[in-house]
Order: sequence, then C-alpha cells, then structure tokens
Amino acid sequence: MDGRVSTAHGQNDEGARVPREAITPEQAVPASTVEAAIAQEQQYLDVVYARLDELRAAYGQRLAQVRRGGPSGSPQNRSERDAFAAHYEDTVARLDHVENRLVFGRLDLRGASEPRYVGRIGMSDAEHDQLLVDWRAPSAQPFYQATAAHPGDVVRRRHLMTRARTVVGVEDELLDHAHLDAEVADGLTGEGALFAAMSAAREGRMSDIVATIQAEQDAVIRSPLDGVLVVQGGPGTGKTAVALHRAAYLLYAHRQRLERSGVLLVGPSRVFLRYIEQVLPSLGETDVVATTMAELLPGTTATAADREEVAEVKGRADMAKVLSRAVRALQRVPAGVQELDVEGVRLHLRPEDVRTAMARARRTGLPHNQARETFALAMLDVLVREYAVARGGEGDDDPEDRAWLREDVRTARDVRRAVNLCWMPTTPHGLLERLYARPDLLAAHARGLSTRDRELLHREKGSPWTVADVPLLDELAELLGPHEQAEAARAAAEARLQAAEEVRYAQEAITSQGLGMGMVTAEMLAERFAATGPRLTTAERAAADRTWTYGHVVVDEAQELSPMAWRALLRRCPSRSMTVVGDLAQRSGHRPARSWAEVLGAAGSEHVREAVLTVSYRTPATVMDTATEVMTALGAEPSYPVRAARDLPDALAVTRAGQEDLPDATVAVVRGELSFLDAEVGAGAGRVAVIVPSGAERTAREALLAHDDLRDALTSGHGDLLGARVAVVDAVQAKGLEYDVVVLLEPAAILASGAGDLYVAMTRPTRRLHVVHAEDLPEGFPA
Ligand SMILES: Nc1ncnc2c1ncn2[C@@H]1O[C@H](COP(=O)(O)OP(=O)(O)OP(=O)(O)O)[C@@H](O)[C@H]1O
Repeated sequence: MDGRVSTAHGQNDEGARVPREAITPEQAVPASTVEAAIAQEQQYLDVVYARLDELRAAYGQRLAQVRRGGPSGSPQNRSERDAFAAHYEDTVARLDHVENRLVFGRLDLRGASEPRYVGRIGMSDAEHDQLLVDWRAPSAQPFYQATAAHPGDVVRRRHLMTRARTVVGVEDELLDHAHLDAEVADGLTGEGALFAAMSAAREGRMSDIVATIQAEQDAVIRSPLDGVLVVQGGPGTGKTAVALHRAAYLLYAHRQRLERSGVLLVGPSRVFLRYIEQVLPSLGETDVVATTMAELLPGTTATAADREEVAEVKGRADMAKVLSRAVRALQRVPAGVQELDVEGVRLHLRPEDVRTAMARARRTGLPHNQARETFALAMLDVLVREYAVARGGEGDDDPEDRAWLREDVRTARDVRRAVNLCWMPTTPHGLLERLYARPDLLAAHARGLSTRDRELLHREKGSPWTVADVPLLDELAELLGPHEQAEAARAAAEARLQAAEEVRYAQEAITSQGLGMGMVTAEMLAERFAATGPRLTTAERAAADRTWTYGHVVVDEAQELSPMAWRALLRRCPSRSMTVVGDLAQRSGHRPARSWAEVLGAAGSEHVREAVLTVSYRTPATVMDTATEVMTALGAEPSYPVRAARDLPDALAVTRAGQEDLPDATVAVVRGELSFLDAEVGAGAGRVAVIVPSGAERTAREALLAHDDLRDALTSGHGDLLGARVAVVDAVQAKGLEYDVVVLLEPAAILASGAGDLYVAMTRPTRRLHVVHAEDLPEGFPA
C-alpha cells in the first residue's frame, strides 16, 4: 500500500539524542530509514518513561507522608487526610497500570512545529510542556478518525509498536493528498498494528485496543453521554472492547458528573468479568462497578438457572403487575369487627377504621414496609382512644397517663397480631418464595398468566434462587422497602465484617508505619479508625447499595436481558444514560428477536440511538461466512451482516467420526490443534476451547483428562475456563470469550439449544474452527 511503511525489530537502538521535531511532518520515512525512525522514537519514549518514573516516585512519597500522619487529629483533619490519601492512592495505581504501551501513536500535523504523541494518559514535563496527549482528549481524535479522504490537518499518522519500554516497530500512514489512494481511503487505519493485534496468541484475558481503535468504533466510543445508545454488532466486531473504552472515555470527558455517581457495567457472567477485568485499569480507570444480573441485588446470589420457558415467564413485563398485586394483598381489611384483648379490656378493630388508616398510609407513597408505620400509628390512635374511654375516661388529658395507655395497647399481643394481619411486613425473598410455592396465591395475583405459565413458576420453598429471580426480587425490594428485622440482622452481619476489615486495615497500617513492638495492637488502632472507617471507594459503596443510582450504565450481551431485567437496570439509572451492546443473532434460546425495540423492554421507550459495527476483528472470513450460511439455512439469517477483517489459510476443518469413535477423534483433533499452535505461535502458547452441547461438558472433559498430555493442558493455569490452555465449555459459557482454536463437537446437538448458541460457538476462534461430528451436520456447513 502506498504511503505505508512499517517494520519491526527486537533491539533497542542506543542512538544519539534526537530532538522530537527531527522528523518533519512533510517528510515520509522511506523503508531504508525505518531503523533510524525507531531510534528517534526510542529517544522520545525514554523521556516519557523517565517522567512516568518521576511522577510515580513523587506521588508514592506524598502517599507515604500522609499515611505517616496516622489516625490522630481532629475528625476534620482525619477526613482531609483520608481524601488526600485516596487521591494519591488512585494516582499511584493509575500510573502503575499504564506501563505497557504507554505511548502508541504520533500525529504530524500541517503547520505544527512539533509532532503530537498520543498515549494511555496525558502527561506534561516539569516545565508543564505536554509530552503526551490522553487518547480520550479531543486533540487525540484525529489519530482514530483521520482518513486519506478526510485527513483534516494530519499529514502523517504513526503507530509505535513497543515491547516493555522498547520501540520495536513503526508504521506510517501518509494522509496528505499527494499520497491519496483508494485503498487507504476505504481501508482500516493502522493496518500493520491492527493485524499484529489480531494475530497475537490469546492469553485468556482481553487486552485494550487503544492503539488501534477503528474509525467506526471511535465514533461509538465518543458518542454523547445522554440517552440510550444501542450498539449492534456481529461476533468479534469489538462491542465489548468499544463498551469498555467508551466507559473510560465518558469518565474522562464527564468526570465531574460521573465520578460521584459512578458507572455500572453489567456483563453476562463472572468468568466474562474476569476476562475483561484488566482492560479498564490499563486505560487508567479503576472505579467502575462490574456485575452480572445474577449479582445485581446485594446480599443475593443466584446460583441456579431456570429452564428457558420458566425464565421467559419470569422475565415478562407483566410480572411487575403480579408482584405489585401480591404486595397490595399484604394490606388486608378484615371482613368484620374483631375483638382484641388489652389488659383484660375488650377493644374493637373496625373495618372502616382500618380502611381510613390504610388510605393515610398509602398516601405517604412510601414502600409497603415503611408505610406500615403510618398505618400502625393511625390504628394505635383509634385503639388508644377506645382503651382510654374503657378505662373510665381517666388520664385522657394527662400526657403521662396517655403514654402508659398507649404502651399497654402497643405491646398487647392481640393488637400486634391484628395490625400485622392487616399490614404484614415482609421481605422480598419471603414473599416471592410464598408466591412460587402456593398455587392459590399465584392464581389470585397472576390472573394474566395461563395455568401452564403458573405451573412453570411453581417451586418448593428453599430452592436456590435463579438469575431470572433477581429482577423479581429487586422489584419486590423496591415495592416493599427495607424490613426492619431483616435489616437489623443484615446490619449486624455487616458490622461484624466491617470490624474484621478495620482490624485488617489497622494491621496493614501497623506494618507499613513500622509501629507495633507491643505498643499498639491492630484492635486498638481499629477502634480509633472506627470513627471514620476504612475508606470505601465510590464503586465499593455503590456495589453494596441496592438503591444506588449510577450516572451511566453499560450493558454487554444485552440481547439476553428480559423486560424485568431492564426495569431493574433503569431503576439504577434515573438519568437514562446507557450504552447497550449486543448482537440479536447471538441471542440464546428459541425466541429470536428481529429488532432491538423488541429486546429493550422499558429502556426502548427512552431516547434511543442505534449504531452498528460491521467488521469482525476476531473470526477469519471463511469461518464467519460459514457461520452466516448456517444461520441463513436455519432461517435465522443475521439482520446485520459482518465483514471479516482478514482470512487465514485452513481456517475451517471438519472431522467426521463414527458415534463410537467420537471421543478418540476428539482427543486426536485437540492434540493436533495444540501442535498446530505450538508451531504457529510458540510452544505452549495459544488456547483451545472444546465447545460441546450443554450438559456434555463433564463427559467430554473426562475423555480428555484420561490422556496425560491433555490433562496437563486442561489443568494448566489453575485449570479454570480462562487460565487453562484447553477448556471444555458449552456455548453459553463461551459467550463473549474467544480462543485461538475452537474444536466444535456435534453442532447438530448444540443447535438443540437454539440457533444463536450455535452461531456463538462457531464464531469464537481467532485462527481455526475445527468441527468434529458423528451426527449429520446442519445445513450450511461445507460437505
Ligand atoms: N480496533 C481493534 N484493534 C485490535 N483488536 C480489536 C479491535 N476491535 C476489536 N478487536 C479485537 O477483536 C476481538 C473481539 O472483540 P470483542 O470481544 O470486543 O468483540 P464482540 O463484538 O464483543 O464479540 P462477541 O459479540 O462475539 O462476543 C477482541 O480480541 C478484540 O481485542
């Protein structure tokens, strides 16, 4: 390609000091001088890293100084010191995280005397001259957006490839009109760097793409904060990467607005959150709350999954009405007058008094458990009046007597029971459990559900909570409000945890300050800290608080969310500022969705804008095209076609075996693919997923474990889904993840759980999809 010069080498050139403007913007770098260019860039890198070290040392010292101040002083002094410590801790952590590929780009601009360097964070030298522009700053945008057709002021864009602190390659794109060519105009930016990133062996953790963000991705990342932005993109188009970079961008561009309220990121599973956990810190952001729908409600962990048809009923928007009726039914007016015994006196609970007290309580607009107090007080007033009269009218005007009478009534068993029966306090878990377990209750409140739907909801008390239960529990928590006794038990448990945390914190302080020697114990220090408590970050406080509202919410794999789940997320985001990324074609189960309007539930009625990502940076074209053909043959053609950025030789392989030989064939294929990776990306590097039909993971894993070499590969890196060189998973577990090679076992059986699952499974590899089957292949696979 004209105007593009790139090379790479592994040595650090120790050339003479070259001033940063030595490579003039108008000057292209011929291939012969690439080595010299690398040497020049190394000079610049050395200056930037030296500054990074200086800043780290300076902030490290300030932090140590503040910590040395210890826990003494007035509360105001302590809180100021805490605030400084927090700031320094964050800065030190941020500077530590940006070590790798700190500088990755350079722009030579028409009319500018110096080039502009783009990096992970902004940085100035001691004289306040800018060394590095933060990739998120407006002045870095041309690095991602300039094209030969629309170069703006950019004459040359240079990608710097680095390993540790060494420049190992540069890649130039000349964007002035003299070098215009159609291929550049249409093409991807920084192709060399991009292809190097795409070809790297996968290590089980997602990396950031800050050096090679493409123009269509950049437009999404920098899209305005307000409203609901839906990003539809086929497999591997960078939706997850873009969502994370957008979170980092928004925190940078709207720090004031988002820092206090925070950003919530919702992913499909804990494994997925671990897969992406390094991306935001590497972009200098650590304060995002990452969670899954299963963990959205603090204190509740959903460990089970429902069958598809059960989850569907639980997820319907109508369930909100069922729950609201169930809560309302906790407020009951007795059919007739009831007699109550208070200290031998007969009092009367009259339906009309109950109705009046109820109306007053409902007018407060408070959730059920909190409004109960208004109801109970109103009932008490009525009963105390009757009690006073029954006691001979004495003490009617004497406040002290009146208080005694009131106490008699309030504590009487009959009264407590009657008030509770009229307005029963309850917990979300208790109520939902009763609803599921008692068909009569469900029939009374869920009139809109068919008998079959109600049967699907039935379950015994004590069954574990499922992911689909979480939005229902959350809805109930909203309708009910805190339950005093349950809250007290929770607070006590939390206090115990907090005390343990304070001791741990104090222990650290003792160690770091060289205290101890028997003069002060961790418990003593903890007591002193208790007044202020260990510092919690915004993210930590937000994650522990159900009622926390976030400034922005990012949802990944959003095509899986139910209408009830959207309600739970919208409650957490009153500003309705959301980034929603997903792929309709990858939706699990047997209910395909044709449009985002169908999927978004209540979020769909907000101000929604859609963006589409069209290029897959993961899956080779041969595999991508086959996956599309299979989906089309199934009548589930993806509505948003995807173009693969590259193809690779032998990207698709198919091995047919007899039913009996399938395990042996799988072993041979996995072994062959590991050898392929050894040769291709280095001994022991690269990762293989064996994707099997749901429920077949255990058998498949055991078949592989029987072989020593494969056992090593399966148990390497703690043997978990991200660490091991070979992992056995089903399509749902593989969602959002990627591997160098996928061995796809029995596609026809995977299809039983839905076309979307097969599509997900087929599109996970970066290098090769190897299909192993005994049953006939679904239509669309090559013969
Ligand atoms: N601009 C880019 N430069 C380099 N690599 C990229 C770029 N965009 C995406 N990638 C890489 O492509 C792969 C797929 O990205 P990502 O997981 O974000 O895609 P996705 O759309 O979320 O995929 P899926 O829906 O299939 O889970 C990742 O390895 C990612 O790092």
